[in-house]
Amino acid sequence: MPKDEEDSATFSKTGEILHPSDLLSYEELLRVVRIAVEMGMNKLRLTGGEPLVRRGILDFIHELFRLNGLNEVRLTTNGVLLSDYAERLFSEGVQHINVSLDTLHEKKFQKITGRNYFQKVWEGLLKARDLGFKIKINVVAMKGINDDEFVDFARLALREPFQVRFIEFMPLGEKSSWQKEQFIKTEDIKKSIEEAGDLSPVKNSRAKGPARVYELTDNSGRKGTVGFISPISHHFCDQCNRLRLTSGGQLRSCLLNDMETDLKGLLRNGATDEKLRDSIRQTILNKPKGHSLQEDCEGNGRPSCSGQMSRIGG
Ligand SMILES: Nc1nc2c(ncn2[C@@H]2O[C@H](COP(=O)(O)OP(=O)(O)OP(=O)(O)O)[C@@H](O)[C@H]2O)c(=O)[nH]1
Ligand SMILES: C[S@@+](CC[C@H](N)C(=O)[O-])C[C@H]1O[C@@H](n2cnc3c(N)ncnc32)[C@H](O)[C@@H]1O
Ligand code: SF4
Repeated sequence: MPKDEEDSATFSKTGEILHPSDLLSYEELLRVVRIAVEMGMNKLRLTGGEPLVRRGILDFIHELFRLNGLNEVRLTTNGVLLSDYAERLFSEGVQHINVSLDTLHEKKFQKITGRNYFQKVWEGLLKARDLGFKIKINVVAMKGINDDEFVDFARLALREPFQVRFIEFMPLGEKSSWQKEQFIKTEDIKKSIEEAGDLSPVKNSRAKGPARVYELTDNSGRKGTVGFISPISHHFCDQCNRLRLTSGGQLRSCLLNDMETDLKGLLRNGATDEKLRDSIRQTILNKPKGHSLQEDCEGNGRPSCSGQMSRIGG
């Protein structure tokens, strides 16, 4: 993602950089996760900002896996530190990794992210592949930026055991670089990758996450899988069961709705487990039915939610 949307996670709701003492400690995070697991949550994703830059992340993951009932800890990363962390992540029990990669060109990577780390990300992907991780590559589709690479990304899914997912670019956050002209809907992305092979839908893929997954087969019979995440053209809010906790301790029931519950305040004011449980339950009950992104995009293109992706985690 452009640099302004994918950086350190330590922002407040109003965009100020948070002081380290304003971040939830690992102890506080573990307490919230333990309570959520007791309430029935069984899968957790670490995202950010960049989860691998936080000191002590591996020990934290180790502790997460000790929680009874938490079956899976997954990770979404920019991949820059993946080659350094992959072995330990795998041995701790992480099996699924999503790597954000919007281009396969080194120079364009630098232009988009502001950093010259393409080779490092690639090295991390190969290392993770060799270790046996299940890897998904998140490609945010942006007209004029990476639409010329959709076929190459689809071919990557044929060549490597990576599920490549094309994500519709969402207008999120007041500082977002999103422009209406850059938006491409899933149908158009699908059409443009037909050149790489035939697509056939994988049954019930939406039951496992937001992506509609397809098997891609090229004319020599090679197969791979690609996914499409279409929050704008085919939103999936009716099946959404996610909660998001920011590093500053705010619990959000919806990626695209600015309503938040201040768990940090509760944690630091002596709240009991019961009180925290009630707040989590209430946040879930307040979950909105949907979002207005399509209207926003068809209208003036202004985001309806001011939250930054880098703070909420995608
Ligand atoms: N609007 C919206 N977009 C989402 C939602 N979940 C995921 N996305 C988009 O899809 C991207 C990929 O999501 P990830 O969290 O990496 O992975 P995932 O596919 O949701 O998770 P798994 O199925 O567990 O691998 C996010 O960065 C968002 O852009 C959601 O609930 N609402
Ligand atoms: C915000 S990043 C944070 C995690 C980590 N630093 C990384 O780069 O993967 C998480 C995901 O959000 C997605 N994302 C970011 N901005 C987006 C946008 N405007 N629309 C759709 N997806 C977006 C990216 O694909 C990325 O996989
Ligand atoms: S309810 Fe919110 S978080 Fe869930 S799918 Fe809809 S927009 Fe995404």
